[in-house]
Amino acid sequence: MHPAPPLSVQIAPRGPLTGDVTLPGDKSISHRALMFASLAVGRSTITGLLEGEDVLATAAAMRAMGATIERGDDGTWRVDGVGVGGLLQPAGALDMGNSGTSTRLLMGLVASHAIHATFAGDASLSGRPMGRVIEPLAAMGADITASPGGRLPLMVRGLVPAVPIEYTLPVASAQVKSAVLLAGLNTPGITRVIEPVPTRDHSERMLAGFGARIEVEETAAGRVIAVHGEAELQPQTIAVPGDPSSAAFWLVAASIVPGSHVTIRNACMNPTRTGLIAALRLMDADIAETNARSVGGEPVADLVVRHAPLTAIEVPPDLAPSMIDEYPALFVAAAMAEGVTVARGAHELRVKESDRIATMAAALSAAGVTLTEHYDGLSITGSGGAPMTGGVQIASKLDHRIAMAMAVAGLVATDAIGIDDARPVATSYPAFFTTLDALAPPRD
Ligand SMILES: O=C(O)C1=C[C@@H](OP(=O)(O)O)[C@@H](O)[C@H](O)C1
Ligand SMILES: C=C(OP(=O)(O)O)C(=O)O
Repeated sequence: MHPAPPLSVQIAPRGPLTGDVTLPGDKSISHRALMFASLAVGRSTITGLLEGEDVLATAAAMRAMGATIERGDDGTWRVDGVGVGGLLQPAGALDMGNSGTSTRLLMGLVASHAIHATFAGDASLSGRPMGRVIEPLAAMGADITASPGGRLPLMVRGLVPAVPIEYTLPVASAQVKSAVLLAGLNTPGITRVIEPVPTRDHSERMLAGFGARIEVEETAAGRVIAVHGEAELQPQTIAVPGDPSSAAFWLVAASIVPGSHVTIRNACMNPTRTGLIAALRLMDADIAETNARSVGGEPVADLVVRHAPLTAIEVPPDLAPSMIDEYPALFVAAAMAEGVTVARGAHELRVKESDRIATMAAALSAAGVTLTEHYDGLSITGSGGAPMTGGVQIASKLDHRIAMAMAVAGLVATDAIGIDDARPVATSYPAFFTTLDALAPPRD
């Protein structure tokens, strides 16, 4: 266990970053491992689970709905599932904390079970749109009463049997896709989701691994994913690979701090997650992949990153779904590159833990960066390696990725950058500050 990230932090310039990083488990895969193991009949074991607050919220919710979930002293998690259709009525409201993934995927599960559940969360999560899952789940028969604007707190009353649907995603969202597929697990017949733009496919991969009948077909309309309902999931032994969204901070930090040379172990290299690596390489970053292998049905590699002068690019908008959580880190890289980086086509950033376009625009502007805010992204004039302005305080807005991205910015500022609230870092990367200190000890 790591010390809880502090309320406010000051990150002063330091470096270079050197050494090895062991990544925390992938957050998306960790949520799904707990959920699917809870729906299997029998005992699954999970190693490498991310023990961050978001994933612990999923574990608590699955326990509240009948699964037995325990962590062994060796860090192995054991899950005794209740079977598809076997979720029990939770006694109280489900506290989703800061986690959009927990909320949207679990709404899908509840929607096709004979239970009802109230979902509540923190101020950030309570501001995020849930209409995108309410609409398809209501079409499957769930009765959902939400707060104004389709927000939390909300109540889902499931229907048994639910009605299978064929649903074309109106937004590129793996959470919406997964919510419908998970509802489909306990729905008679075949539930189909059509995604015009591919998003992370961990649900599809892992459901197939658990023995669900799931078919994926590439068509002119996009990827069609069909799940056969009334599924029986077999317990599994799962090794969760490292989180590429957490690797993002070290990829950027090592690229921009002169003299850095970092090896990042065990990064999930699923092609639906590697957009940041592609974008950084277009910017002339020095990132090598070694030891490519497969872990838990996912491609994995070690990444070796060395400092390199970065060049501005127009970020290809079609990379957006495969790097959606990495934009805050990318914006910091862009601020240190030579020239104007244009990152558009990422309007989804406005509905994450914070409005990540506005929050990063405010934070980088405070650090002296010249930029233009667009409705769907930022244009950032890079310094060509000259330091950002330190001695400033930025607001993280309950958003872990803002706090971590601006901590990286502090490494290359004239003086410390202060972050008003770093506690949200515990949602996805509890060891972030410990790892930063190990890679680049603070100067006295
Ligand atoms: O399915 C998932 O695990 C996730 C999907 C993405 O959200 P959207 O589906 O809202 O794009 C991503 O931003 C989130 O961190 C995790
Ligand atoms: C958007 C994120 O997570 P979630 O939607 O699960 O809150 C994230 O981790 O950047």
